[in-house]
Amino acid sequence: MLDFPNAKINLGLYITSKRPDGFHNLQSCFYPVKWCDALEILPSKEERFDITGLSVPGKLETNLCYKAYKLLQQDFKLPPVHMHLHKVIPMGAGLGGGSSDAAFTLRILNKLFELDLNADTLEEYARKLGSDCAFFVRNKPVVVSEKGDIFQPVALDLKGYSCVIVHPGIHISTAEAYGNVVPEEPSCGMEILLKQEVPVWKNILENDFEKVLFPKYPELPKVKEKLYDAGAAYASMTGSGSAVFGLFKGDAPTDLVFPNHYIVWQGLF
Ligand SMILES: C[C@@](CO)(OP(=O)(O)O)[C@H](O)COP(=O)(O)OP(=O)(O)OC[C@H]1O[C@@H](n2ccc(N)nc2=O)[C@H](O)[C@@H]1O
Ligand SMILES: Nc1ncnc2c1ncn2[C@@H]1O[C@H](COP(=O)(O)OP(=O)(O)O)[C@@H](O)[C@H]1O
Repeated sequence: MLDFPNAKINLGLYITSKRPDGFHNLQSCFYPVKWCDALEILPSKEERFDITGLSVPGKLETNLCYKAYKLLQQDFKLPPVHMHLHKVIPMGAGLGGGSSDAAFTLRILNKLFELDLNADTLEEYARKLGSDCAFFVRNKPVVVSEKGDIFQPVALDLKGYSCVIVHPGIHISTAEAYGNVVPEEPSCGMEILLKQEVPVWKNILENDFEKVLFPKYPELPKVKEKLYDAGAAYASMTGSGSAVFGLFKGDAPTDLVFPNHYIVWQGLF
């Protein structure tokens, strides 16, 4: 069975407090984008795992697809599988690609082996694999809170906008990014901010990680500025970076030029 795990962007990201477990509470909106990996899982005589495309760091045992398979295997009698992941979404970019691969592995195994798990149960399994993973089970725009794993559906539709995502190839550790932010309660709830027209977001919707990462990596604010110069209605870093996205009304500009080593994706919502 073949499917296409997609990326997400964060529309606003507020780190509100530090939790007793060392993690942080946050508020953000996760919005799916159509930048995708490809993941095929087939029943097989023996376990086999192939990765093509971008090289994913770490041993097989650390790969989130493998971990998701092993997690379900604890509770269900799953036969060996042949997994083939074609990696396209840049890693350590704030795009949630690894989390999406994990959630799609659960979704595919559920269908392939007729496990009959509903979305709530799949989300429970996904939460065990990473804070972002559960989002990709339903894969619909949500306002997230707490550790980033409590979701409230949000009536937000970016149809008619296109998205340009620029990954400057800087790898930022999520733990390090969190470690440098001073948490603060935002003065306004996410739902109210998101109700405003997209061009208004420029003045009201922030990603707290920008405050600590932009001074350290000056290429990042330059990308954001370039997207605004090209006519973006809204631009921001996504998650803990380092990818930066711009939302454009209608088609994205065709004349955007970035250094050769940057990875650039664009598509409609
Ligand atoms: C920042 C966000 C926001 O969308 O996304 P990404 O930039 O990764 O896409 C997420 O909170 C990232 O979630 P995720 O990538 O799943 O992080 P995890 O693997 O669970 O945690 C990595 C490390 O980040 C820190 N961490 C993570 C989540 C959280 N709510 N508080 C934290 O302090 C912890 O130090 C943890 O050890
Ligand atoms: N299938 C996978 N795809 C991508 N990264 C994976 C995968 N499995 C494990 N990882 C690890 O997870 C890390 C974070 O990946 P990812 O979720 O794509 O980025 P981000 O947290 O920035 O959104 C990678 O650097 C990699 O070490």
